[in-house]
Amino acid sequence: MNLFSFLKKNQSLYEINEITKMCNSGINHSNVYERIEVFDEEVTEELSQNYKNILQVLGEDVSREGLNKTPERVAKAMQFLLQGYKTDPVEILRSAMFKEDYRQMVIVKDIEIYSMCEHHLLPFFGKAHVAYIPNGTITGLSKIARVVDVFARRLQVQERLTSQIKDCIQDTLKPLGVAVVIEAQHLCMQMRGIQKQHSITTTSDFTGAFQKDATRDEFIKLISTKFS
Ligand SMILES: Nc1nc2c(ncn2[C@@H]2O[C@H](COP(=O)(O)OP(=O)(O)OP(=O)(O)O)[C@@H](O)[C@H]2O)c(=O)[nH]1
Ligand SMILES: [Zn+2]
Repeated sequence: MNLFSFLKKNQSLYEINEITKMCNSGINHSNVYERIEVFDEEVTEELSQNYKNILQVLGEDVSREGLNKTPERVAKAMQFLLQGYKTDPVEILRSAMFKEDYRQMVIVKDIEIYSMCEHHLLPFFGKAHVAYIPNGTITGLSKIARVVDVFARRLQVQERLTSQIKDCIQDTLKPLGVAVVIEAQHLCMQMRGIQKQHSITTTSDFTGAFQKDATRDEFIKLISTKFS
């Protein structure tokens, strides 16, 4: 099987990772988790031209050594940072759903997030804590973190990011409840504008059982507990 025969336009990094795993299985296990970055040539070219113009308008000499490859680097960086549009998060969850009669809280906490503020195109970053109470079906733990990544790697506001993760898990797994808390620092509030260096924004969204005080309190207590 030739890996590169699969590398079609618009294929997400997630899909390419999966293909890489398939291609390498039984051939060379040391490369199974190799990450391959593939960028759309036309998009890269067009973005590069635009970033070149931006640098020129900002008064930079784009032909100087340090900058001559910068438009292309930024074009690729932006495609990486916004790759979340190309992956279906429902498909990710569905790829690892298992029948299991466990009806207690499952929490994946401290999932690091890097997202982009849709107002200033500056990063916001921090941690997501996600919990659900299965109703006969569980999902692979890594899939929860993958879903977080897919929504984070888009232009976002923190509130929408929080709710999209919650809705996706609720609608796909149909658990007894979902809880999502995100704590993040916004560079648009630190590097510019109001320039507050230490403010953290917390957003939360809950469904089902987590709307009851006792369940929500247990979740908050568990995500606040530090492992030593
Ligand atoms: N609710 C919310 N607001 C955000 C988020 N990220 C950035 N913002 C805010 O978006 C707002 C945009 O406000 P504007 O007044 O249009 O933009 P601005 O003139 O650059 O505002 P300042 O940042 O106050 O200088 C700012 O208050 C930002 O702090 C987010 O994830 N959620
Ligand atoms: Zn912003």
